[in-house]
Amino acid sequence: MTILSFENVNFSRGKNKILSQINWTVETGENWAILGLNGSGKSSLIKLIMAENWKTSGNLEVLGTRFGTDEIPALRKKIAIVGSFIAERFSLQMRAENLVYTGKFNSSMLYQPFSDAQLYEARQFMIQVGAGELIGRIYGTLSQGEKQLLLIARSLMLTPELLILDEATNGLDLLAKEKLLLHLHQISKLKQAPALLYITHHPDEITSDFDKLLLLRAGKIFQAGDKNDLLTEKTLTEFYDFPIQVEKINEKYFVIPKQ
Ligand SMILES: Nc1ncnc2c1ncn2[C@@H]1O[C@H](COP(=O)(O)OP(=O)(O)OP(=O)(O)O)[C@@H](O)[C@H]1O
Repeated sequence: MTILSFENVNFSRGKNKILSQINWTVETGENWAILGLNGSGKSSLIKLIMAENWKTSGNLEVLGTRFGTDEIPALRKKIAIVGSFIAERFSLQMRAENLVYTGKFNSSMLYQPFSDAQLYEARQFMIQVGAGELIGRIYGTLSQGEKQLLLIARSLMLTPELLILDEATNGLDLLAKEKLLLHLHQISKLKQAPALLYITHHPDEITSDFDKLLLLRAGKIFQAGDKNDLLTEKTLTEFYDFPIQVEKINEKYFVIPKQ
């Protein structure tokens, strides 16, 4: 099945052309990482997928839903996202496990009454991602890294078909970051594993679970394809328009700007 299909997609705001001529396909079984400098259009791309933004022209299909024809709320229920874009939507007064439980409905609030027993699953996921100590805590009092952990637990509540991680390791310490990457590895091995989209500024986080890479520059696809073909000094030097050194250590790529 095709997870994402972008055909000549453009997205503008006023006179500002934010994404131009995006042609990109994600098939089942592929996990993609996305690299791009600040302002290159990564979040805008994600918002198109989530139907938060509306393409200006072109054809976009997400999980079989063609935009403009099919039901958007049903589509959103199949997509989980971890990132600041969603983190800002929750009430700061919300209890940690209640926030995780909202993942079941993929909304930022709980509209229906629920019992304490129903929060059991939410608490289990918190424990699973190493956030057990946060049970009972109030969202607004948590550190940035703790908030990210809650969002990761939340994304597991609903079995998504597409899991988007938008700079998900922001604010996580060294060990918490490794733990998150390990979780992703476990998720990628599930029988009903969602397709993963991993947006990052740090190539060393693009683990062996990600075989594909999209390089986005100034709203355009610079290159898209097999990660191992693109994470080279030649391609990255052209991409960043700056001399780049690439070191591969234990299957991790370290990208270092040359002085
Ligand atoms: N609603 C909007 N109106 C006008 N310009 C916008 C709007 N949303 C985004 N932009 C512009 O589009 C460009 C791409 O923004 P976007 O947030 O998608 O980049 P990004 O790659 O996610 O950046 P970062 O790495 O800094 O998060 C930026 O120049 C931004 O200022």
